[in-house]
Amino acid sequence: MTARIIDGKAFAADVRAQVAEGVAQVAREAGRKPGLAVVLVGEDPASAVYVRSKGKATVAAGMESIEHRLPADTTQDMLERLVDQLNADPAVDGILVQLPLPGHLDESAIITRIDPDKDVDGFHPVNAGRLATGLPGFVPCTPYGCLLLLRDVLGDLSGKDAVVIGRSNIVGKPMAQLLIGDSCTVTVAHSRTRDLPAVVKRADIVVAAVGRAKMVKPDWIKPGATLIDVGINRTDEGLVGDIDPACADVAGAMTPVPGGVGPMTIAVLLRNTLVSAARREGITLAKPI
Ligand SMILES: Nc1nc2c(c(=O)[nH]1)N[C@@H](CN(C=O)c1ccc(C(=O)N[C@@H](CCC(=O)O)C(=O)O)cc1)CN2
Repeated sequence: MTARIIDGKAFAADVRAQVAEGVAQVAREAGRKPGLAVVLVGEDPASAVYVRSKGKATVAAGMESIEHRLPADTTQDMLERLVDQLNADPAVDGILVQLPLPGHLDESAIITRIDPDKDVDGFHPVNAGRLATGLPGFVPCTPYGCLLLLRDVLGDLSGKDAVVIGRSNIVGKPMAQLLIGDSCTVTVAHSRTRDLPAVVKRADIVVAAVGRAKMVKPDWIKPGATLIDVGINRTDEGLVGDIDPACADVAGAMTPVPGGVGPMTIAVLLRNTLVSAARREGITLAKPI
């Protein structure tokens, strides 16, 4: 079997076009554009690229982009004061602090400082709790992007066996919650999991988010399974995912790296910002995304 390669770039472009339609509706009805504030601390090159892409995509969708670039020696107090200011700003519908933060800053305290109703990253513990209990809230962008791709490829996910490899707060745990929400039978595997190949072999759906280049091997894969690769590993061979591309010989469908899950992250961020603006203005979107 040769897997269908899932074109995340094209799917993300479609989501962004739908967001632009929603943004136009909000602008018409509220008389203002939705606003996304992005905060970058320090000079991490990859983070700078992601923040630039977010700014461009925000403007392309018709929204207001507010960027704050702070030096690497920014203190906890300075950053918290900026978050407070953005929380209070009526023109700001979404706040995102680009991660990772420099080591001297307390990431968890900063995330918790963001107003949960402007937390378009979905990282605030209140939004994690809302997701876990099935209440409306913001869902982290990368896992929600994975879910949209899975629904597009497989349709109804109910009853599927899903294995999520990785238990981070940002990807693994919310991914598991989303799959449970779509009635999958979910296993979360991690560094202490015994016989990982055998666990993966049972799965109809595999989501790999561990940050280890090409860790998932073809002989681990159930024939026809759908594979979602969240890994972005910079190696001598270039950018590679957590799933060995040779798995395409066994899988039914899989995401490439690059061009799979990555582009969905920014598309869902725009979607979350639109949803926030619509909620804050009491607008029902004509076409919910
Ligand atoms: N506050 C946040 N910080 C970080 C997040 C996040 O969702 N919120 N996620 C990642 C970085 N990230 C967005 O911020 C991101 C990562 C990757 C991509 C992407 O499109 N990747 C491309 C490859 C691009 C490359 O060459 O590096 C792909 O996979 O095709 C977009 C956004 C960590 N921080």
